[in-house]
Parts: sequence; C-alpha cells; structure tokens
Amino acid sequence: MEHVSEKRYPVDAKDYKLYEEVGEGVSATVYRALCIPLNETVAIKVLDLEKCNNDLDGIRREVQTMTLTDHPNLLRAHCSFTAGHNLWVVMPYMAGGSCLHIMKSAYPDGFEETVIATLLREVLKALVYLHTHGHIHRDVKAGNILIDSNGAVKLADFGVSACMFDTGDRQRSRNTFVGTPCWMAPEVMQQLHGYDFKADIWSFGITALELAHGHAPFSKYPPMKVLLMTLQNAPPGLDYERDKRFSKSFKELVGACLVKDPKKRPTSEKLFKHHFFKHARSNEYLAHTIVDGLAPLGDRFRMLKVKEADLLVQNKALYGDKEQLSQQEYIRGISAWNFNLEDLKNQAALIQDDAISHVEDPDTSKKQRDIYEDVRFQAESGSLEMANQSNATPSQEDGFNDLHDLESSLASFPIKPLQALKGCFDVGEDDVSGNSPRTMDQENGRNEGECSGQSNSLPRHLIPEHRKFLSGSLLPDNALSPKKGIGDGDRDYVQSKFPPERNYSGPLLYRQKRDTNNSSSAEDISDGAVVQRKGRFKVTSAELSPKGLTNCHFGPISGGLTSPTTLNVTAATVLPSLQCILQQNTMQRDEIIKLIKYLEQNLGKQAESAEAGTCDLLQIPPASLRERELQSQVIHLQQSIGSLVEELQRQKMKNVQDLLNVNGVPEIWMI
Ligand SMILES: Nc1ncnc2c1ncn2[C@@H]1O[C@H](COP(=O)(O)OP(=O)(O)OP(=O)(O)O)[C@@H](O)[C@H]1O
Repeated sequence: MEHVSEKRYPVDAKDYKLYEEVGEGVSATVYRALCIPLNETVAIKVLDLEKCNNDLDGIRREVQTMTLTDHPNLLRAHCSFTAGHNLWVVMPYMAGGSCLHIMKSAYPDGFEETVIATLLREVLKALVYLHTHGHIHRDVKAGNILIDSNGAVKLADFGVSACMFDTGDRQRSRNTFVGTPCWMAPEVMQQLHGYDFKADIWSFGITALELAHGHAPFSKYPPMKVLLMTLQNAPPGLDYERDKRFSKSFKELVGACLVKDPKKRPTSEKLFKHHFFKHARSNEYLAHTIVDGLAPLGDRFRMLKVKEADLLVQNKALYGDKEQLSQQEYIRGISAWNFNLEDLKNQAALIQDDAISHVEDPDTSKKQRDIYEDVRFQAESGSLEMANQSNATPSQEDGFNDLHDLESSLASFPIKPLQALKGCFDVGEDDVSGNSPRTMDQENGRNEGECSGQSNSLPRHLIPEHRKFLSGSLLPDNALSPKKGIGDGDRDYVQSKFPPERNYSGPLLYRQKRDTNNSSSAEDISDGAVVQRKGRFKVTSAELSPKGLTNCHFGPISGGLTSPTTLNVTAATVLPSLQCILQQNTMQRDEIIKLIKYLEQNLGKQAESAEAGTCDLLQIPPASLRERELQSQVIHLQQSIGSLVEELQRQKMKNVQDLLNVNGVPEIWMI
C-alpha cells in the first residue's frame, strides 16, 4: 500500500510553473508542470468551473475520491485549489501517458500478451481496492490507464465513479446510464435492475480486447449501434484469425469477463487469481518494453492532435456533413459526444460505404458495409428495420454472427433501453455553449500552447481574472450564433446548425423544423433532470422514482417563475426544489405528448369512419379542440421548462460565485 506522501504540496498557483499540454478531457486540460518549492515535476489537471457549472458535485466527488484513495494503482491527487475560475488538481506526472495514447502513437494493433497481462494485473489491483471499498469505477478503459516513466500503472478518472453505499439520488444514479458505450456493460445499458461492481468487470474485459487489438470492439460504430450490438449480439471475444497469437488463458479471461449475465462474471478478487496473470511481469518490464523510446508525452499529444485535426479536415472535405464529423469524433474516442438521439440515428443511417472503408481494418470493411446496408434506423420512430437480413454477412469478429431482426428483438426487449436513450442522450449545455467566451478563449489558449510547445508562462485562459465569470444561461446565445472552426469549435458549429430535436414520441404538430433560427434551447434540455453530468454523459433522472418528487414545493404550472432576485434563501435549499419542478414538468410534458398521440390516432380513426359515412361528424370538433388545447399546454410547458432551466443555471452560477467569492474556496478543494 502506498503511503500518503509526507510532502506538502502548495495550494497556490504561483508555486507552480505550467509547461506543455499533455492531455485533454471534456472540461479539463492536463499540463506537465513544475512544483517550484519541491522542485518536482507534476501533472496539473485544470478544470474550468464555468464549463462544469452543472456538475460541481461531480467534480467535488472526483477530487474527493482522488484525494482519499490510497493505492499505488490509483491516480491520487496531491492537492487541489482554485485559481481564477479554474480548479487545479495537482497529481503525479505519468510520463508515459495513457495506454490509449501509447497504442495510438506506437502500437496501433495492440500490445503483446505479456504487456497486456502486466497492465491488466495492475488495473485489477486497483479494481479490487475500489470494489472492496464500495466503489464502482464505471469508466475502465485504456484511455484511463496511465503509466509513468518507471512503468508504474495507475487507473485514473473517477469522474463517473459511484459508491455502492450511496443513498438517495446518488444511489438511484446507479440505475442510470453511465460510462462509455463500447466499454459499457449490458446491464448498465438496460437499466432494469441497476448494476454493481460487475459492470467494471465487463469494462475490464472490453479493455483487455482494446489492449489486444488497439481499439475496443464496435469502436467503429456510432454509439447507438454500439448499444444495440452489445445488447443484441453474442459478447465479443478473442476468436478470430488474428487472435491466434493469444494464449488460451487470455481467451478464457476475456470470456469470463464478457458474460452478459453479471452474476456469472467473477468478482475482481476472483479474477485476480486467474492463471492468465501468471504471464504478468514487473513495472520495469513495462518501462523497457512500451515506455522507453517513446517521444515526450507533450510531443506525442501534440502530434496526435494534429493528426486528428487533419482527419477532421479531410473528412469534412470528403463528407462535409456533421454526421461524419460526429462519427470521426466518436472514432477517436473523445468524450463529449453528441448523444442526441436524432443524431445517433442519423449517424447510423448516413454513414456511407466510403465512410466505413475509411475507418480501420480494411479486411472487415466489406462485412461492415453489408451490415450498414442492412441496418437502417428509422428516423422518426426510433425503431429499427432490417432491410435485407439475408445480405448481412455474418461477422463473428464484431459479434454479428447472431445478428437477426433487430426490431423484433428490441420490441421483445423491455422498453427501458430506448427510453433511456431518449432520456439520456441529450445535448447538454456543454455541447451547445458555442458562443461562450470561455470556449473562444480556451481555444486560443490551446492554440498558443500548441504553437509554443514548452512554455514558461501560463496559458492565457488560465490567468486569473482573464475573463468575467458568466452568470447567464449559455443556451440562447449559442442557438443564435453558430461558430466555425475545427475540433470543439466545429462541434459547436454543427450543433448550432442542426439544433437537436427533442425526442418526440410522435409526429406532433408543434414540432419545430430543423432550422437554426427556430432552435429552442429550452426544448433541447427539457427531458429528464440532470442527476449527474460528466462530460460524455448527462445522467438524467429518468429512473427517479415518483416518490422522489413528494418534496417538491410548487403549484400548477403557471408559465413563469419567481425572479431569481427574490430568492433570498440559500441556493442549497432552492436548487432541489427547482430540480423537482423541472422533473415534474418533464413528466407532465411526456404525459401530454402521450395524450396527444392518442388523440391523433383517434382523430385519424374518426376521419376514416367519416369517409366511410359511419362517423358522427359532431364528435370531431371537440376532439380537435381538446387537441389544440393540449398542444398549447405543451408549448406553454416547454416555455416554462426553458425559464426553469435558465433560472436553475443562474442559481447554480450564483451558488458557485458565492462559494468562490463569499465563503472562499470550498473546503474539499483546499486539500
Ligand atoms: N497525471 C497525469 N499525467 C499525465 N497525463 C495525464 C495525467 N492525468 C491525465 N492525463 C492525460 O490527460 C487526459 C485527460 O485527463 P482526464 O481523463 O483526467 O480528463 P477528463 O476531463 O476526466 O477526461 P475524460 O472525461 O475525457 O475522461 C488523459 O486521457 C491522459 O492522457
């Protein structure tokens, strides 16, 4: 067990010198840095609190977990503090970077078995520790396995971790949708009975395949398709020609982890005793084999970024549409995907043969083409159809051997997965904050960083007080002002250009067109109150029991809210109520949508009967009236939701400001 360092790391930005960027997440940038008083190289994760304004709890939890965990295979935070509008988390510098980065730079087809056994054993030690202490990591993947210059392996990123002992909302959030699709266990997708530690074992198995092949199974496919494949197909394994190089014990280990029924998966402790790990070697072995000889992490990171930017530009020139870009983003494994249901469906439907052959594994592209030809998403209904089942070339490689009628399979599947998709794949504020000065500055900052390489000065956006703290909703700004550029900017741009449609359950008359000018940001975020937000996902309250609403204090929807200035009570007491109102609104909205659908169907039937001369025509006008009435209520509710969301954001921002300016830095960040 690693002993908590006796060293005292300073909690003041001026005691650190930031060098080059070595990593980037959704809301964080990681720098190599020097801790001046200790003369020690560290890594500093700089989180933009503005960008995370909806998930302060999540950040606090992540930092808390990082600080409290004490295991040599878990990345620990030395300390954390706020600097300007950022939270700085000081950590040990992992000079090798993540396994994903190493594979991308030097091992595109994966590592050899001994390396894999060594890496996985270290990761498993971390999981045994976490599970024993009641934590589920929920995001085990090569991108979160970091290696230092001595070959020490640490599991990172506790942003979405959960505690099995949590109660209340946090406990309920274990019934929701967290993780990264390719690595996500079927039971996490299904949301039927919640999930436990065994979800990490599935992700561990997928990570084993990722390390063996250089990419996770299904990684070429859009997220929606990954979900369906995981639920539908036989679990992936090491059963192919190219996998002949791997031992029986490795195949067995993967097979043991990738069992759909979580109860049949071994615990981390049991897995640790698997004979596969007899192949494992020392950290030094890892250092000699995969870390030594690599270019410095900052250089590799920069090169990968350039490569990715080139790919994006190429794809833009080739395909010029947002679906392809979104797919590209997906392929390169970045977080903050566009998880809007419509977009997922579009991604799936619009990927052309060219696009498929453009991605990895030319040997499988024909099979994939066939499969893409066959699997089409119906844009309106959210269901799937198999256009020509018989053409689907069985591909064991990606678990397609078992691909049959997806629609019937989905129909036989409990309704929850699709509901979950509808509720959870929302475009959040961080996806649509294109007009935020934060984004502009951050991009500038990054570019500067990239051009200058090692820099002795703070990147511009990190200089305290460089920008004003935003206090308004970012949504309307963005909706009206699309942004151009590459990378994040591009994502913002396409989001604005094609505002995400809500997940309507039918052809509703009030539905807005896909038109930038009509984009309604309030609508965009109205489904499901956010329980937890972590870059790649919003965990919504789709699973929250109605019981949870009993504490709500609100009357009938009146289309307006108390002005935020009249809310003199503390933010902490107001926020839960606002969230409750939001949830309630969402539920009511869903009910109304159902009613409208029902009425539409009835109206259709009546019209048919009228044509046949059997209908009492007098019955039609009241139905139409009622329908119109409901429609206007829906519009009204949407407006209310919009105001509520804005107010909630304003209140949260105020809360942050209070925390930062009035009470000083929150205690947990002053570690
Ligand atoms: N201590 C460290 N030393 C070296 N590199 C690091 C360190 N911590 C993180 N990185 C690099 O920075 C990247 C982003 O860090 P991290 O995953 O913590 O950010 P994030 O915002 O949580 O990202 P995401 O949400 O995409 O997982 C990592 O993938 C890794 O490559």
